[in-house]
Amino acid sequence: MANSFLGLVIGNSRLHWAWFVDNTLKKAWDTNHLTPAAVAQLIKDWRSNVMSAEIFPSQLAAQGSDPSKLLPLYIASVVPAQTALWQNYSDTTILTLEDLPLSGLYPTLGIDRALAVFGAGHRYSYPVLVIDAGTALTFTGANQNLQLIGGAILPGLGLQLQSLAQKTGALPAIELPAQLPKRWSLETSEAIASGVVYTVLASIRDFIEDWQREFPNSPIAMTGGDSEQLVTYFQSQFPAIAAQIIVDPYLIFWGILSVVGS
Ligand SMILES: Nc1ncnc2c1ncn2[C@@H]1O[C@H](COP(=O)(O)OP(=O)(O)O)[C@@H](O)[C@H]1O
Ligand SMILES: CC(C)(COP(=O)(O)O)[C@@H](O)C(=O)NCCC(=O)O
Ligand SMILES: [K+]
Repeated sequence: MANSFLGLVIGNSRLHWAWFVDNTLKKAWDTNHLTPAAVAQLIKDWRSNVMSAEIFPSQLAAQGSDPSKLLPLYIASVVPAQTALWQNYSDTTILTLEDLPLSGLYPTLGIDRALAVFGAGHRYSYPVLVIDAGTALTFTGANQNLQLIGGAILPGLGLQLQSLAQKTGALPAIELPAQLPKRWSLETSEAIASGVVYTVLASIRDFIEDWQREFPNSPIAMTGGDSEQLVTYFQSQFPAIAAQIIVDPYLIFWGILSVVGS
């Protein structure tokens, strides 16, 4: 059993880090993706027992790692080009679908989805539905036999907004509004917000209702960078659904802990 280790989840927008000590999650934080040069420097520093304060929280940077051994690093990545940068770090383990005790997985399933559904089932209960509102918005469900039932993938909220701005001549890039926008808008920015937000809320509700027809008592867990914002919208639009959603930013880390910890 590794008594202290790092988890690194490489998503399509950013890196999600966690520091585990004695089978608990001590700290979690996010950074941007790193350049090849930055990763090489990080590994070099790490070997001389220096943990860059730019990447690591002060607690960990100040402590450094045990000089006698490097902190093991467990990586779960859905971005192969970023994974490749870490291959020079000797104490790296890349987590794969084979590390998970789930059945019914298909070979190209994202490891982030598999770990999140495993983490959620382990922490809450099976059957379980996970909604990950990240770069992509994904639904991933597993039954009481730890069998993958399946799921769905669509562009995440940020990606929907970006693609409209990038692929049209007249639509501006907008941020998600803090509160539910007006549905019938007389203004472009708000019309975009309305279209994206109300459509995503209706879709999520539909997926949840469909899941609950088969698995009525299943917990519904939501994670990912847009999860809190989405639940805020749900509270205004569909409060009964909002009340059933568990927001947990750490689902993937619970998955890593169940796989790696003892
Ligand atoms: N500081 C941030 N940097 C980037 N995205 C953020 C940030 N805070 C919230 N987000 C939202 O999180 C979404 C990305 O979710 P995240 O779970 O970080 O992605 P991934 O795991 O795919 O890298 C974006 O669509 C964006 O709207
Ligand atoms: C669907 C995803 C792009 C989600 O990535 P994320 O938004 O978390 O960065 C990722 O899980 C992935 O590349 N999956 C492979 C295809 C699949 O899960 O079927
Ligand atoms: K994600």
